[in-house]
Amino acid sequence: MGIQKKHGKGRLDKWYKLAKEKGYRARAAFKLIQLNKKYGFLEKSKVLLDLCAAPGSWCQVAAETMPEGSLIVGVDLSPIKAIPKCITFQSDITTDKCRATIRQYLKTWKADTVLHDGAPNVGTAWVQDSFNQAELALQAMKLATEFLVEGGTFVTKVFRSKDYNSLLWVFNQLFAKVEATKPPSSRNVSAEIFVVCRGFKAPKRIDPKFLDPRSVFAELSDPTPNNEAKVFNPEVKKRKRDGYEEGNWTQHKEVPASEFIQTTDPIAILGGMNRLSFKQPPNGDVALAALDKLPETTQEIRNCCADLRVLGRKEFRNLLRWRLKVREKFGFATKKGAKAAAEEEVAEVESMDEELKIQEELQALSEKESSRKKRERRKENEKKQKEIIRMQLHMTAPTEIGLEQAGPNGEGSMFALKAIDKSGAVNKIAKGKMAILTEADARKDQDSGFGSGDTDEESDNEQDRLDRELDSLYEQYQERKSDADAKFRAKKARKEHGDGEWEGFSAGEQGTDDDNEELEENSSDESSDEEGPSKRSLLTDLDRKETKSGGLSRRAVQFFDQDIFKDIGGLPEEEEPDEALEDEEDIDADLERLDAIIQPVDEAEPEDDIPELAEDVESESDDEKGFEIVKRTDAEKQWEDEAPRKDGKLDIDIITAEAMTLAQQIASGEKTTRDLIDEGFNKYAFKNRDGLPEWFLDDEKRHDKPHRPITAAGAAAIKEKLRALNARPIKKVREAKDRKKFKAAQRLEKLRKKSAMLQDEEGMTEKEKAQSIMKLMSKAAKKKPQQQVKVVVARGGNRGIAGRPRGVKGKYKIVDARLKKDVRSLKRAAKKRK
Ligand SMILES: C[S@@+](CC[C@H](N)C(=O)[O-])C[C@H]1O[C@@H](n2cnc3c(N)ncnc32)[C@H](O)[C@@H]1O
Repeated sequence: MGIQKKHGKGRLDKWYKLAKEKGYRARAAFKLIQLNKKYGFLEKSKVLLDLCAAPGSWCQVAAETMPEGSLIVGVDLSPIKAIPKCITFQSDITTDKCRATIRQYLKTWKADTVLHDGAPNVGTAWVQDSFNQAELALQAMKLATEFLVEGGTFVTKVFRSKDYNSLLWVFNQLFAKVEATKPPSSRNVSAEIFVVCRGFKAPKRIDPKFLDPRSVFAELSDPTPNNEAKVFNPEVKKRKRDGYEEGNWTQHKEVPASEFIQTTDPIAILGGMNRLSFKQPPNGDVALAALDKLPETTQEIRNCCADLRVLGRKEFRNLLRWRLKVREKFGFATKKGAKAAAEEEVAEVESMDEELKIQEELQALSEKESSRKKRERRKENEKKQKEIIRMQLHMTAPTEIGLEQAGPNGEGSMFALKAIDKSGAVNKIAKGKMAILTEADARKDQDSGFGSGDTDEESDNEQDRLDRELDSLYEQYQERKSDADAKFRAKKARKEHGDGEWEGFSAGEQGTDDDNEELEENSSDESSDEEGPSKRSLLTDLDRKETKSGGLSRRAVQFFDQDIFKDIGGLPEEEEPDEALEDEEDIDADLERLDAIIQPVDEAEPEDDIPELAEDVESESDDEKGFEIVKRTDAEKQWEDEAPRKDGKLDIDIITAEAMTLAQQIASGEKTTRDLIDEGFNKYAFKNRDGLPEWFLDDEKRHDKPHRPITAAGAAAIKEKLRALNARPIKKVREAKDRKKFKAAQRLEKLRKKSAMLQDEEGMTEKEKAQSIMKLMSKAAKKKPQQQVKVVVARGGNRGIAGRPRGVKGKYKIVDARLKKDVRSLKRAAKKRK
């Protein structure tokens, strides 16, 4: 019963909604659409009669399907609101008046199709209902025989009942082809069935008994009825239309259950009786006794037999199944007995088929719906991923990047928790399950639709998926042994600068005022190969206060101070300054500065005003190359230990990406330096390793990693961006090259003009002309001697004053004493080595 209700409701919802959507007046429209799809009678019809047409959905379907200019006449007991292209009127189809009105509308025409969807008022008992409906169908057929054209189609609704076979028999007499079907839109719980009668035979004379309900629906006392006899045998007992049966004043009828098994018309018994009895008659019934003892005769079956008037669909089917099983056991024919029985079985099978079809359809619908949902989720995930990449590329709001990732131990940032919470996974975290989304995982999510599990099964899948994700992420994290803790570095920066300001390459504005120190700051790179990046940054800080130079801005120096430039030995071949910029002094100057940046230094001065660092740093001059060796602080060692690595080397890309993300977070105002400092105070910041066993430290190193402020997707995006940036020459080099080309073109043009003039010269021989042109060309090809650039040491009065230093002519470059010394010593060293 519950299943029926569910299906009924589901179907109501679907077809009802669809009808509303399509503008049909009733869901019944789909029954006609589906019938017509199967038999295609509407397209072939020019005149149609719709009996019992209110509210008019069949007329609507007919009007939109039949050829243009067709005549459609609809009639019903209830008024029908006007329908375009249709004539409708109110009348009882069983009356002569109705027939006359139809005649009036059809004039001399005949109908190609007569439809009948009539249902008498409900409310009475099911058996009574079905009888009235069968009667109505017969009345409709009577009208059809009068108005149908030869070969025409009659479609009628009937209820499966004991009268069903009788009706079918009559239809078969009048039509060439009769088929009963149940369209998918017809509710499963409904006993209605549609009979499509095609090829009206249009006999000259029809026996009135065919159309007389009293003859057609004669009640049988014989348990094995012969329907044919019903119509033609006047002896057959007729259903008493009025009054009680003679002798049966209680109207309670019962037969032994064994009779129900033996009969070939079980529907007649179920429809006509009140009860199937298991009570032994006085002279005994062996079959009944055997039936009573059968295991198939369950209590449920007995309950059904006790009151046939209240059978639901399920009980009805159960009884029929029980009957078939018992018949099989008793050795009765279960198939194709009498004609009526055969038809009954067919009808039953058909109904099962229909049911299966409907269930399949429902299944398909729900699958469609779930795949639609999946698609939507996938799209959303894809959109989200794109958004992340876009944000990374444009550096608009990196906070969102963090949304996707929680820390490896679940102690991720608020953002990560928010993301998890959005997906409803906080509970899972509480249970030790953690949802972490990365780019790859998000793709994996796409199918399962993260966080939207509707059913238990879905949530189980979700759980599994999360477990899998966790595993794979765990592996990923294991692989990335040396992931950096950006927070730690932020803290380190704070410690180094002592002013509480974190300085990234994009936050150079916050540095001190001295712009002239950078050349020396950055000259420790060679040794940094051995000592790691920490040393470089340490020297930067120390020297920043001391050295002075013109040239690159502090911001530029900080930029070049990044690890990413560590391995750069110079510009690529085609960008070789000597070649490309030989006569471009400004570029030369820049390149010199660049060279200077990557030169090692031979001296370093301790910084007094950074006591913290001064304590940590010990300058040593015992290196054979004369490079300064600076001892690393514990914090630096720790940073290095935890810094992301690839093939044993620091993973510059990741470090840069992280730095960019942090810098952008500050630049966009999303975070303040104070936030970064605060975040720096975490369990990773102060790791006291003293006294801890080596194995423990190793284990911690592998498993206890800080989470980075950037996702793999974000890092990849930045990496890609950097790669693209690095691949192209710097702006100044490009400009210089263009200038060079431009000047070469100018010279060529000049040369061309001069040669043209020489050609036109009248007083010269051809040979002279050729010689002059050759001269011009070789002159043009000659290199200009490089102009000497005077190096002026910025000192005293010169220092900080804009404009040309006193007493200096021609090209000049201001350097500081330090740089001059450094460059000289380097040259000396290089000479010695040679
Ligand atoms: C299920 S509705 C028909 C729906 C219709 N096919 C449609 O698509 O809108 C059944 C109709 O049969 C009509 N009906 C029942 N007995 C009738 C009769 N004797 N004469 C005319 N109409 C009758 C009812 O008034 C009811 O409107």
